[in-house]
Amino acid sequence: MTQDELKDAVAAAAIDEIAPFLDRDTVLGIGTGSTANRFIDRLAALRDDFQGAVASSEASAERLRGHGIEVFELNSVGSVPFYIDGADEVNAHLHMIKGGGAALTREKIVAACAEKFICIADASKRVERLGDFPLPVEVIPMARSYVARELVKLGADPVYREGVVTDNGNQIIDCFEFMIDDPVAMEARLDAIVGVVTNGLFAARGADVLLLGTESGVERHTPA
Ligand SMILES: O=C(CO)[C@H](O)[C@H](O)COP(=O)(O)O
Repeated sequence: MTQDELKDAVAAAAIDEIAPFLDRDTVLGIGTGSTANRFIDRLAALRDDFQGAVASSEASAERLRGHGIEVFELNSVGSVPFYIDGADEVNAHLHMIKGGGAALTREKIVAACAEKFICIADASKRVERLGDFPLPVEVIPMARSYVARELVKLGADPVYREGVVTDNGNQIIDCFEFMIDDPVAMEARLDAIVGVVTNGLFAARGADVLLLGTESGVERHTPA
């Protein structure tokens, strides 16, 4: 199977996972990226079965609206039963690296509000140790050089993602050569650097369910 077919398979599995729980009051949290896009496209068929969605990016909001799905401001929503999103890497504890699409801050906010985080990913995203994928860090623009120097002190090789401005008007630094032994501790440590808005480690609040697309079918995992 191709990677796109695996992404399609996990998008379909996520629909099966949430469909029994939808009602006219349900507002879903929706992530960003190519896997999340496949989920959005499948969600269109269920649009009359739930109220709408909160999106983690302008791109996802536009795609949802394109399918006739109402998009709500997070501040106007009481509860978010499910957040469905992809990942760049995920380990056995369902800690993740996210932010390859630069949407990490809004993704982390919507995930924090959700009762259940369902991660949808093809098998290439499953790793033993996080860090082969360069860890994204969203920074306030004037703090970029300072934050980069602090990241070097932590052992990373920080590279400015040129030309990328996040939906929040900030910039992204990607941390190369930065293998992570303790994702929960490192997430907190990076957040403590002045000028960091968010880092792409989703460990303190990891996923609750991983739907992993493999050659032999979609596997359903919970945190080890
Ligand atoms: O965190 C993300 C965007 O900020 C995405 O979930 C992550 O980059 C995975 O993307 P894809 O589904 O395209 O592989």
